[in-house]
Amino acid sequence: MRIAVVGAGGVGGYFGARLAAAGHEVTFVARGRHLEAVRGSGLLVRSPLGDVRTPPGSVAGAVTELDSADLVVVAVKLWDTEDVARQLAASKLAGTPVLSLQNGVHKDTVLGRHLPPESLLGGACFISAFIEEPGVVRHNGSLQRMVFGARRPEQESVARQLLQACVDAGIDAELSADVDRVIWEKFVFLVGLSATTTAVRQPLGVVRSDERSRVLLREVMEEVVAVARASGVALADDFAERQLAFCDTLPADMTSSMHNDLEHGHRLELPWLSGGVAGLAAELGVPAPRNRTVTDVLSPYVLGKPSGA
Ligand SMILES: NC(=O)C1=CN([C@@H]2O[C@H](COP(=O)(O)OP(=O)(O)OC[C@H]3O[C@@H](n4cnc5c(N)ncnc54)[C@H](OP(=O)(O)O)[C@@H]3O)[C@@H](O)[C@H]2O)C=CC1
Ligand SMILES: CC(C)(CO)C(=O)C(=O)O
Repeated sequence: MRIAVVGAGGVGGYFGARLAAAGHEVTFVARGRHLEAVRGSGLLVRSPLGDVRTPPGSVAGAVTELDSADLVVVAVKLWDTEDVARQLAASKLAGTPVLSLQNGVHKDTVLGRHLPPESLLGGACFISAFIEEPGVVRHNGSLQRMVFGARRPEQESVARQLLQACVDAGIDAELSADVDRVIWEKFVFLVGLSATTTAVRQPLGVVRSDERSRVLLREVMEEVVAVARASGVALADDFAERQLAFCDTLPADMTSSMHNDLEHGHRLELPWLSGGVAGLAAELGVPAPRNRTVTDVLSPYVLGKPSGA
């Protein structure tokens, strides 16, 4: 399969490198020092499941340098989505099926402002990975899962091809017939995990074992469930409670990519996580005071470490 991966970071770099190692024709689109490093020596993924290095040169500096692909995977941070969508729309890849592995429920709406809706498959991924240094992605733990699916019958063939490619690559992957529900289900957990670990500045083990921060985790997730239901996604009444029970089964040192970003002084995806929940809640007339407060408390960090801090 010929796959263009836009954004060769934690997510795109990890899954792209695994697919390349299985013999698929993966071209990364990267930028800056990471682009130069991957161009010179390939992309190295360091993982407890085995390291892998892609061949040097399998990288472009812009989407417009690519001629064709069977699938485009979008894996940039959410603030870069609109730019990538515009670049894709102006490139020879316009009309190619697109799968965004980004977090949250806003990504496909943003992509759909510039790309044909019939090109947008749906999906979510579950992994902890980040760029350790230019040219190197570090995978933490053993979780490396993708769930994706067609939103229209004409997307089914490329979704099945990707599933086979993932099987070849040893990626834990699943096709879903209701991918928008999968995206919302992940969103409930992700917003709970990212809001609490980032606000408390501690991994899940600390958050879930303190009485007050555990309540915060549950109530943040309950608000996301209420927003999902008001948006027409029928999550069960006890969905947040079950996610809390799921949180109790996870490793104590698990944290969110947003907490990781805060610790490294990076920009945060907050406007599309708790901030996105607060925004949707306001539009839908649903109360979301917990997500609003988390958004306000973390606001000074949204663009990275505050100057003077
Ligand atoms: N990391 C994780 O563990 C997980 C992340 N996610 C989600 O996946 C998405 C991607 O996150 P993550 O992999 O962490 O992001 P990273 O920051 O690790 O990687 C994104 C890469 O894309 C580059 N980039 C951005 N715009 C362009 C462009 N126009 N052309 C070429 N390269 C570009 C960035 O460059 P630069 O650094 O210069 O901006 C960066 O190298 C996010 O929505 C995140 O929430 C989901 C599950 C887990
Ligand atoms: C919840 C998790 C760790 C799962 O992949 C994630 O998506 C993130 O923190 O961005």
